[in-house]
Order: sequence, then C-alpha cells, then structure tokens
Amino acid sequence: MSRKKAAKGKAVTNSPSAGSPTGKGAGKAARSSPGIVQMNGVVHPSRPSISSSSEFYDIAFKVMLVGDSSVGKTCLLVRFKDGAFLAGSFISTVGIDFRNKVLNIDGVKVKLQIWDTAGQERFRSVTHAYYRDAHALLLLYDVTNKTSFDNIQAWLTEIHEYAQQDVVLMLLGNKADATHDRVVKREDGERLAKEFGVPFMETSARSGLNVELAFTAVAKELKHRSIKDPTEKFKLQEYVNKEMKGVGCCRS
Ligand SMILES: Nc1nc2c(ncn2[C@@H]2O[C@H](COP(=O)(O)OP(=O)(O)OP(=O)(O)O)[C@@H](O)[C@H]2O)c(=O)[nH]1
Ligand SMILES: [Mg+2]
Repeated sequence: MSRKKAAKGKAVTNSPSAGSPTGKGAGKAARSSPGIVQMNGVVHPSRPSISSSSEFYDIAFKVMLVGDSSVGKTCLLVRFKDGAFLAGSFISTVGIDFRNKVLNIDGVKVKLQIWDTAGQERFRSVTHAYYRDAHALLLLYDVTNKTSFDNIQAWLTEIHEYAQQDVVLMLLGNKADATHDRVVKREDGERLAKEFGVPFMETSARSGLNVELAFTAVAKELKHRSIKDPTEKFKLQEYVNKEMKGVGCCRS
C-alpha cells in the first residue's frame, strides 16, 4: 500500500449568508477558524489533497460533525485534534471548517478529514451540500439541552435525504460531564439510537470522555469497509460497547 501525504486544513473561502439564527446559539458571535474549505472541497479515499504537511497516510475519509448549535461539535473536534477544551464564551461556527488527523488503525494510517459544520439553521443549506461526500457522520446532541435531543429525529431525516445510503453514522450525547445540568438520561439516548439502529455513546469534550473512541471507532469501521479483509471481523457497536467509559470514570 502506498503512502500519501495528509493535507492541512486551509482557509480557502467562506461567505456565510446573513439571516437570523434560530438555534440555541442565536445572537452569539461567530467564529471562523483556519480550516475553511470551498463548497466543492472533497477528499476521496486514497486521493490526497495538495499538501505542505509531512504526515503520510494510506487511506482517507471525510467525517462530518452535525447537530444543533452549541451541542459541542467544535469543542469535540478540538479535544480530539489538540487534546484541549475550548473554555470561555461560546463562539458559534460560521459555515463549515475542517481539521485533519491521521490515526494508526491496526498498522494502517487512516486520515480523517473532519468537517465541523455550523449548527445554526441559517447555515443549513451550506451543510446540505457537503453530506453527499461524507463517509461518516457524528450526530451530536447535548445531554443538558432537551431540544437538541428532540431534534435528533429531524437530523436523521435530513441525513437520510442528503447523505449517502451507506454512510457510517454514530449518535453522541455530549457534555456527559455536566451531571448537575443533565436533562437527557443516558438510557433515553440508548433507546433512541436502538430505535434508529445507530451506534451510540455519551461523550464529553470537556473531560475527554470517549472522544478518542468515537473517532477511532468510525475510522476502524471505514478502514474495515475499505480494505474488505474477510479475515477481519469488525462490528462498530460491539467495539464501542467494549471500549466505552461511563460518566464519572477515570479515562478519556
Ligand atoms: N460542560 C461541557 N460544556 C461543553 C462541552 N462541549 C462543549 N461545551 C460548551 O458548549 C458550548 C458550545 O460548544 P461548541 O463546540 O462551540 O458548540 P457547536 O456545536 O460547535 O456550536 P455551533 O458551532 O453553533 O454549531 C461552549 O460554551 C462549550 O464550552 C462538554 O463536553 N461539556
Ligand atoms: Mg461550532
């Protein structure tokens, strides 16, 4: 297998349209971070983008983070990429950004190009344009925000409409660290995920709980599908169940 080079997220273009936000983040400042891409910027497996980075990879996939505004998509990505929590006031994402990370999955270098979408309603049409090229979707709700949980069904409808039929999908209940503010029980998340046949776990961008696992599980599934090794058996939910940690536990 030949090795490719991983591209860095580059600021190319982005022009968020004006309009009144309807999400929880309405009225908040908007942030546009370095990895902003063109509408047609797509990464295909085994086809690297032009790169100045020296990190090599074997296969590449596009993963999208979706869900209501303020559920913690940007924080989850920053935690995964940089191992840090974005403390301070909430700055809502404008349009769509991406960050790259190369993971070593059983000896195979898997590059994830992770696209962080804006949850605000006014950017929804921008997000729709990207679904088609996504290999995996991480759909987030916030365990301290019932509306974000109630909106999951609508997000799933949207995903079925715009994403590929065989897209790898995982439901994440984020902010699991916020025990005092929790309004959505873990069992409710589990029930919903079961109903829709989607793997599920709770995460915390603040503590790091299950963050690495969420991305690793998706990378393993994508690598498994891509390589189609008949000797290798991989079941996403089984892997997640085995590896995931509960709230209050020790490891991220
Ligand atoms: N307690 C706690 N707070 C979190 C966690 N993740 C994010 N937050 C907070 O939730 C707020 C929103 O986080 P973001 O990551 O910016 O939310 P987002 O989903 O990217 O929002 P949009 O960009 O508007 O779609 C911020 O104030 C974060 O500090 C978490 O795991 N635990
Ligand atoms: Mg964001």
